[in-house]
Amino acid sequence: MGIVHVNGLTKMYKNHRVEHVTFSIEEGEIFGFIGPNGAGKSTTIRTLLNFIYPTSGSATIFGKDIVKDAKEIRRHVGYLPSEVHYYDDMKVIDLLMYSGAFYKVSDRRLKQLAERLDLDMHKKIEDLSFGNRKKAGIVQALLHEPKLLILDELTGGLDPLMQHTFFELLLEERKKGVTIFFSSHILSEVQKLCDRVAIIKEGKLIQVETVEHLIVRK
Ligand SMILES: Nc1ncnc2c1ncn2[C@@H]1O[C@H](COP(=O)(O)OP(=O)(O)OP(=O)(O)O)[C@@H](O)[C@H]1O
Repeated sequence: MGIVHVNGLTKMYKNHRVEHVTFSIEEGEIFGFIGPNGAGKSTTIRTLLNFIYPTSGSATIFGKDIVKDAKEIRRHVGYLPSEVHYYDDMKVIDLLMYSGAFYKVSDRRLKQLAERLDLDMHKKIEDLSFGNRKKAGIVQALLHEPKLLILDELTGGLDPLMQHTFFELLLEERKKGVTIFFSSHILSEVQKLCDRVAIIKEGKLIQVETVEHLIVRK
């Protein structure tokens, strides 16, 4: 069953555009979105999450309209932005408990994720490195056991060991039936994780392919 259906989605900026993007993601699939800097990956993701409005075209997530039903969709989506920004003087534990409270998340789930990612929850955000902030973002995205994970530049800032742990965590989530959509510019991480990949360049989708059949067009 299709979890995400994107149909001719277009977002116009003054000098740039993401044009007529069309693809579908099946339930339980790990779907990669790859392309160079400025290709339109974040724009597509942010449109799907209704942070910005599409200029034209449409999309559904869980069969619901991304604009009309955004609130309902968001309840079952975990989102990791490419860069996380939090209140600097907040402790990690307070931030995560605050986020978890919206979804009635158990303390156990929170602790398990933090331990797994080796995240010190007693530090203040301002004392965290870029990679450790990213880990807080990962915990936040996974906390409420979403049905769909949307991860923008999933490994940016993580050391190789932590990348490995994160991939393991994602594969475990997939085993539970979670669908994963992530963007990257690193072909090897896409090949390691994905079932299928969409390639975007200059705002246009140029290929949607299984990893085995992936041919990177220049
Ligand atoms: N708010 C905005 N106003 C005008 N142009 C924008 C805006 N946001 C993004 N753009 C432009 O749209 C294009 C696509 O940007 P986007 O952030 O989606 O790319 P990306 O594929 O995620 O890139 P990266 O890998 O560098 O994160 C870029 O040329 C960018 O400059």
